[in-house]
Amino acid sequence: MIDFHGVTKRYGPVQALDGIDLRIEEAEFVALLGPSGCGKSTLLNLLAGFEAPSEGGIGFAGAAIGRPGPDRAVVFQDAALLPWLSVQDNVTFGPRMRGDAPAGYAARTAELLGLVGLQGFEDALPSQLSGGMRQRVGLARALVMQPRALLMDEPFGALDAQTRLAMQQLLLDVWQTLRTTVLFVTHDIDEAILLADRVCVMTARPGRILRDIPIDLPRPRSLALLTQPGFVAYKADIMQALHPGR
Ligand SMILES: Nc1ncnc2c1ncn2[C@@H]1O[C@H](COP(=O)(O)OP(=O)(O)OP(=O)(O)O)[C@@H](O)[C@H]1O
Repeated sequence: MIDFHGVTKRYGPVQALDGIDLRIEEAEFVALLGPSGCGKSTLLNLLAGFEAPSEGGIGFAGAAIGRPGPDRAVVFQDAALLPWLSVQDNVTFGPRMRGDAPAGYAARTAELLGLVGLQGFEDALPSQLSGGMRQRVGLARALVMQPRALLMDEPFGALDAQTRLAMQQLLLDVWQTLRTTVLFVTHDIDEAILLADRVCVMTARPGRILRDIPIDLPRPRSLALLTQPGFVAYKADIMQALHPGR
């Protein structure tokens, strides 16, 4: 589904990525973990089509990545909702701009708003919502486009610890239902292990894939996993990879 081959990215003298080879299968959930500035967002932005690699290429569903497209929806740390539009209108903004007939997205919108726990908040404005609720609108807005892949760049990074846990559980539940292919950027080890089928650990800049670790923990998953021995063993392994000798 996703195929990075020999991808290098330079910004002038700054080399962000170095020789990235990464394949992601359809319906796989892959977390990208690494130190600040190692090129995680750059890698995601290349897949989104916001930028082009300096060397190498990226395949998506059998074709080379060109410009951004609705097949790859992006969720950022800031939900960036349109403040004058209701929850419902924010979520349906994409289909409406594309010229879809309401009959084509009405049922899907209602289902997604239910899935992210926003039933009853359809008419609320973003200013009336908590940070977690705004991110849930952002998630529904991305999913309503029925993307083939969901690209998430530290989507819960600005939330308080309790809300973050609640959002992780919500994403686990949503993913269990929809099984969309996900590339999830984070620097939170727990979050990566809890959510992903594979955790790709990157080196410091220029970013390379240091380890590609399959997370063989059963699904459906819940926050209870965070304290289980199997989970803690993965955490120890990843901490060692990120901070050798410490
Ligand atoms: N548009 C740009 N122009 C110049 N340099 C850039 C640009 N985008 C990223 N960089 C540089 O490339 C490197 C990788 O940045 P990137 O944001 O991808 O890292 P990251 O791993 O996502 O970091 P963080 O975890 O702090 O968000 C950094 O040194 C950054 O300063």
